[in-house]
Amino acid sequence: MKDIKHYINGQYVGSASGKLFENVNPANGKVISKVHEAGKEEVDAAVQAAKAALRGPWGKMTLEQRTAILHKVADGINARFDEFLEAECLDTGKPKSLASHIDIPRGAANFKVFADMIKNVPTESFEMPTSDGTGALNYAVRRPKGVIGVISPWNLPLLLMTWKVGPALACGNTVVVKPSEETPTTTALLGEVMKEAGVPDGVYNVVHGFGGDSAGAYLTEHPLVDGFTFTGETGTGEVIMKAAAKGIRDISLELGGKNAGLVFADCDMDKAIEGTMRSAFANCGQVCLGTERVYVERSIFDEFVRRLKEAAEGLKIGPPDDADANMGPLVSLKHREKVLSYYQKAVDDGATVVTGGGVPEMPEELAGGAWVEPTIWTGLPDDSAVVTDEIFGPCVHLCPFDSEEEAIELANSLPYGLASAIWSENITRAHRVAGQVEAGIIWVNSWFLRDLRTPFGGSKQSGIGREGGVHSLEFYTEMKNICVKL
Ligand SMILES: NC(=O)C1=CN([C@@H]2O[C@H](COP(=O)(O)OP(=O)(O)OC[C@H]3O[C@@H](n4cnc5c(N)ncnc54)[C@H](O)[C@@H]3O)[C@@H](O)[C@H]2O)C=CC1
Ligand SMILES: O=C(O)/C=C/C=C(\O)C(=O)O
Repeated sequence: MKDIKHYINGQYVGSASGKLFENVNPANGKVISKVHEAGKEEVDAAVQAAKAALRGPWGKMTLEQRTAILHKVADGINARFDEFLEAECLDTGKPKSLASHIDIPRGAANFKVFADMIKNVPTESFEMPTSDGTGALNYAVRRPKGVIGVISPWNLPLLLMTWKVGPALACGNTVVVKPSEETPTTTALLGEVMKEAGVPDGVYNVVHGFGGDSAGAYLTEHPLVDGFTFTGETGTGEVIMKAAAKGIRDISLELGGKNAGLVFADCDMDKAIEGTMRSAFANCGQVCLGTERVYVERSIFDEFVRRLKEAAEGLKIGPPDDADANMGPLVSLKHREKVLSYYQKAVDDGATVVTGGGVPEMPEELAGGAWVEPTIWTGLPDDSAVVTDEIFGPCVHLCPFDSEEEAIELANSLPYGLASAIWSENITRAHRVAGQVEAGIIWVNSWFLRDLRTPFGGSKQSGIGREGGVHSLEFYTEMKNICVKL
């Protein structure tokens, strides 16, 4: 069986402790590989390598040389597209039809987009008068922040890791990545692509392991890391923020959500159903931008419930290789326990289960997988944990509303503020509502339509900072103002 090693200073290395953990295929419960768990020693070696690489060839390259290499990284991912696809789908169980359209292409695009952006985004300059009349010129330059600790989740492993590593490297930083323990493979494989593309040793490092008392914590506690970027649960974000406070290190946090969909009676119903289907069930509901609570104007509520039920029941659950499947398993049996506990809680809290609510029957060879049914509820009180907590499963609660004001109030009623989807053909209303919903990302008549130049991140407890476009450059660089007396 394959073992997955750390990638430190351009070499694949095992753990000195010899500690390994199992990487399980969530579609059938079988062990795919054994993964080395990093101790403090490996994390320190990775951080030291990253620090040294800042002063090596990487730090001396011109912008043109560096960005040309990042284009080669993108080309390298595309050249090994099928290998990445296979690895991502084995780790996550997601349909190949999904990963081949989203995860892997975005993995490559994240390098190209930021390589091009860093070359094209200007910095500011100001001329100023001085008392002797000669004046002075201020101009700003960008410099890399240093060593960036990247802690990434399991739901879109390659996409979300490269969303951080792409801009970090484009800006001239070096990175130590700690991928989720659930999905280590594509992050490991990227080391080979980095090498082939000519990325100098020590620029891209990977350490595997868990969060607390393991590689994640060792990385955030390491004093030589200059900044952290993290996507995951709000509670974990708090822990990372505390660790980063020591030494005043910068953070970019993209955290949990409990995003609201708002469906107005003047929507295009076909589009609203199609979009809500995706926002509730895509990637088996494991997308932080997903809408687990959808408020529908009362006059169309019954029709919406009926049509969403029909659509959900038309989903084909199956393993990655099933070309007809549009829903895979959850990432693990442990995560399924969490999701099923909410399915039970919904019933306990008096929900009407419109569809789903359990575990589907699967063929014998898949019976050990983390399968769940896509689930729709109605009738829950606003304070049910099912309506207030991020479940991160293929489920949605539908609730009627009577006025625009009420819809906005419901959308804003939780401490999260990541994303929202508004469905209305009245574009004036859509603008008005979008302006008032407290979230970092609002879609009108769409969902997960991504332009990588736009600010991306959450408000309230859904995060700190924005990445995407120039905002990534802001986080991954230090701006330095140079004032020249003329
Ligand atoms: N994209 C998102 O917004 C994601 C949200 N989640 C939410 O989080 C819940 C729990 O899932 P987890 O995998 O446990 O999420 P998590 O937020 O704990 O894990 C994400 C990453 O953080 C690392 N990590 C955990 N504790 C850490 C620590 N103390 N120091 C440094 N790194 C640490 C993990 O090893 C993993 O790489 C899910 O049920 C879901 O609600 C999970 C994954 C992705
Ligand atoms: O498109 C992106 O950059 C990110 C999409 C999804 C997430 O951030 C997430 O599910 O965590």
